[in-house]
Amino acid sequence: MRYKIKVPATSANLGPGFDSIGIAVSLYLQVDLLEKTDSWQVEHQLGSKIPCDERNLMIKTALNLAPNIKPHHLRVKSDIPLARGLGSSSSAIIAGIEIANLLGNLNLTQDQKLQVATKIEGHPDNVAPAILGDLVISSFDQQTVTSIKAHFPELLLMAFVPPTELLTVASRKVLPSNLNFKQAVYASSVGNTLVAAILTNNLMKVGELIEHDQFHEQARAALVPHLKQLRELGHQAGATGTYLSGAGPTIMTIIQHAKQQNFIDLVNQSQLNGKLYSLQVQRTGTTVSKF
Ligand SMILES: Nc1ncnc2c1ncn2[C@@H]1O[C@H](COP(=O)(O)OP(=O)(O)O)[C@@H](O)[C@H]1O
Ligand SMILES: N[C@@H](CCOP(=O)(O)O)C(=O)O
Repeated sequence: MRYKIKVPATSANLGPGFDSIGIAVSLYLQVDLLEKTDSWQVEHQLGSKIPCDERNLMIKTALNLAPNIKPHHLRVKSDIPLARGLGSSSSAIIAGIEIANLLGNLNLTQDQKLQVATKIEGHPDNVAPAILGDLVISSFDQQTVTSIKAHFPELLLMAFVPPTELLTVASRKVLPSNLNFKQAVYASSVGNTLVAAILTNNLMKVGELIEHDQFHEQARAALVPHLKQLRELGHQAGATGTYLSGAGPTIMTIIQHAKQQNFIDLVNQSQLNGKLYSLQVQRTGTTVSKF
């Protein structure tokens, strides 16, 4: 039996929802689980840095969960840019969990997949929407994750992806180790109010609050100097709001369809070096099908 595993990319944080809020977006990792082989073979075009054998993150994850599964041939296609803040590592971890689930007959529930994926990734804001789809808000106490799926408004997502990688581990190293009580209360209140604005479709407030993160964007500013300029271009184009996608360097601008061309023109006229993707929210999460 052959299986196709399809996992969406994700954009985490949405400004103040650091390590908590994320959305699934319309780029995909697709893995075909093919015939049994003598050793693991991962056929991909993701570059020489991504292993083609059991050192691949997908296989490591699968073997960690189901050590006795037999090697197979995998064919991988992915349009998720690596190490750019669009959840490529989460997509690989989830594909690995699905491989273990299929070959090891684990019968994992969605919640079990979510718990395992969060522990491996370390935070739930990418893995939860990648598994469940759409907008997901989560909390994680380092033991158990609680996730709620909700509806993200019908907006376009313009992802500006710079040509250089920024590994999530490197981008987390610049974060402060402490936040004082007053700052923490304010920072979480911005995130809470953002969620209320999203759920009530109050786009004016969504835009204001998504740009008022107090947790991570300032600390990461030197790593992502293009954030400020893209935010200004977003304002000029009449976009809803702009935030640092995940740990960066991708910058996400959420925008109504009617204003999209204004934004594209402004970015094209700027000196910014990167590729602009026009994405949509992916309403369903990971799928596994036979073929
Ligand atoms: N399809 C894949 N197969 C194997 N490893 C992958 C895959 N996608 C991503 N990775 C691993 O995840 C790393 C990027 O993870 P990370 O720094 O968290 O960035 P991102 O924001 O893309 O998740 C890559 O350098 C690679 O090691
Ligand atoms: N909350 C995390 C999200 C990392 O997302 P990624 O797509 O960059 O892996 C963080 O901001 O570090």
